[in-house]
Amino acid sequence: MSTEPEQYDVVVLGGGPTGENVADRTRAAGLSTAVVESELVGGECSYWACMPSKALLRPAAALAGARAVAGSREAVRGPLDAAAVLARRDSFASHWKDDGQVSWLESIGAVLVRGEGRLEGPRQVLVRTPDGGERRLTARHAVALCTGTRAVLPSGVPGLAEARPWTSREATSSPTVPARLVVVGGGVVGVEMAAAWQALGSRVTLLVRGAGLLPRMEPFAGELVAAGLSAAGVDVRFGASVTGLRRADGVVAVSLADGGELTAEEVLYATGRAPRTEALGLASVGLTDGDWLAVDDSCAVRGVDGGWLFAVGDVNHRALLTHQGKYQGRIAGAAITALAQGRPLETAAWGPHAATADTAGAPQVVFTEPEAASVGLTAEGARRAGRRVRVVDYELGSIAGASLQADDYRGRARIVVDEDRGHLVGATFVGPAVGELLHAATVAVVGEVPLARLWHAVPAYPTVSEIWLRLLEAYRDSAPAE
Ligand SMILES: Cc1cc2nc3c(=O)[nH]c(=O)nc-3n(C[C@H](O)[C@H](O)[C@H](O)COP(=O)(O)OP(=O)(O)OC[C@H]3O[C@@H](n4cnc5c(N)ncnc54)[C@H](O)[C@@H]3O)c2cc1C
Ligand SMILES: NC(=O)c1ccc[n+]([C@@H]2O[C@H](COP(=O)([O-])OP(=O)(O)OC[C@H]3O[C@@H](n4cnc5c(N)ncnc54)[C@H](O)[C@@H]3O)[C@@H](O)[C@H]2O)c1
Repeated sequence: MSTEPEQYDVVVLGGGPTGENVADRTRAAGLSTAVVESELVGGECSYWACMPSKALLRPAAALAGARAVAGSREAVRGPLDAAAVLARRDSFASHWKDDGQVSWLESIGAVLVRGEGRLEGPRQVLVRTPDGGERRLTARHAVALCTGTRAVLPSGVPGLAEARPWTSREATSSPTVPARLVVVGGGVVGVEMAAAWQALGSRVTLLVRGAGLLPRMEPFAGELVAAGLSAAGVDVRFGASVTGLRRADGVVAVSLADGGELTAEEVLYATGRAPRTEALGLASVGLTDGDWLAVDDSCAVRGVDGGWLFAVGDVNHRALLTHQGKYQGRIAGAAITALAQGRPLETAAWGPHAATADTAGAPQVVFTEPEAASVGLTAEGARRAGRRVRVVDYELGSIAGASLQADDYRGRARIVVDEDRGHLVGATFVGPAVGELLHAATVAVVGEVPLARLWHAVPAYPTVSEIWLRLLEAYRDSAPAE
């Protein structure tokens, strides 16, 4: 329980996927690095987000895949074995123990400091340890804030706190299947968790205040995912707002603005995220406690002099995705290393110290049935950014590989082509198992591969990837953008 400052080259606050990647890069460059973690090394993603949620969803996709093909359909004898799915989920969440990730941190030579860290002025970090003690850490070169986000509950909804709603944490870790589940919010967490729990046997109602799902994707993605959820038995309601909740006798009564009422064993609020910055000591370095941390492309925090403070991953609000946080971690780690070695940063677009892909080519897969996968800009986003684009759509079910994959394959693909630059700036695929199609599109967008060259990237027959050929043909035969 020492209060003597410990000196490190780099101090990382938050040992989620982002913080781990910063530490990996700074350790690889020989910089001494401490990682401060208040809960579990591995962060939200490993225990209450990506891994457990995908472990809940994968069996439903496997079952749907078997049911979609004559021959294997007849071999399906019943519903999912929920107990087996939950046990497999527990194993993917490492039973909420972080020994494996702690061993990895040790293997790269980083020092793990358990406790809650906060800034106490430039380069100074105070850690409150679980035993009630304090440790003071000083960073010679950089502090990286990688503290992620937490779920947000709306304010002013009567009875919400007393109803003890699920957030993403309970939705990904529940040991039992509620008989009925109301899900509030039509973003990614809402649709994925509605799909998972319906497949596990809950009767799910999804309440969406707007007119569509997945508002950050092309509109057809939300439409096809809504159709898939409805076909699976989810009661999807648009324009639906909750006016109050009441929990009694193990059941929550949910009152709706249209005068209706729903009852369910659990209610999940999937209504967005807030940064974990309210107790980070931001005011001690001239920033505002509780804010998202605005950064430049190398993830250096704006408004802080001296190039010592970085904010990486969800907490900077650039792209709330594990793979983008890890990418930023690699880039910020390289930037911290360059500065520590007295080298200038190379921050031009697509340079080694610029997280350009966050805005130009971040991929995302929504693991519902059908899946929705997108990269880069939507058609509307590209037009809003002032680009002259041509948009080409194609029905995935018309591809030979897709009809082999499922007897009644339904899905759609879209590419958004920048007419002045002659390459893709966005692509979206919706359909069963399209997530694995996405990386080709990411390479095309990030590599700015000219369409003329894409004609030479021949998709193997009969794979679903033949969609690429059909999209190119449809582009060739369509009218140029105005
Ligand atoms: C239900 C759900 C499913 C998701 N599924 C996917 C998916 O399939 N694919 C995908 O790419 N993304 C997914 N995401 C998003 C993904 O979880 C995040 O983008 C990712 O976890 C961000 O990583 P991070 O390291 O920035 O933050 P986090 O993972 O949140 O890690 C931050 C860490 O910092 C620690 N911490 C916080 N404050 C302090 C402090 N003061 N001192 C010390 N430690 C502190 C926390 O304990 C935590 O361990 C999902 C999110 C949710 C909610
Ligand atoms: N497969 C994946 O990649 C994956 C899975 C889950 C989460 N994530 C990431 O995690 C982040 C958080 O996801 P999320 O779904 O929690 O947030 P989100 O911001 O994507 O969606 C929240 C939704 O809730 C709605 N909402 C907000 N307040 C509301 C209210 N009071 N009543 C009703 N609806 C309300 C919003 O309109 C929005 O549609 C996302 O940015 C996403 O990228 C990714």
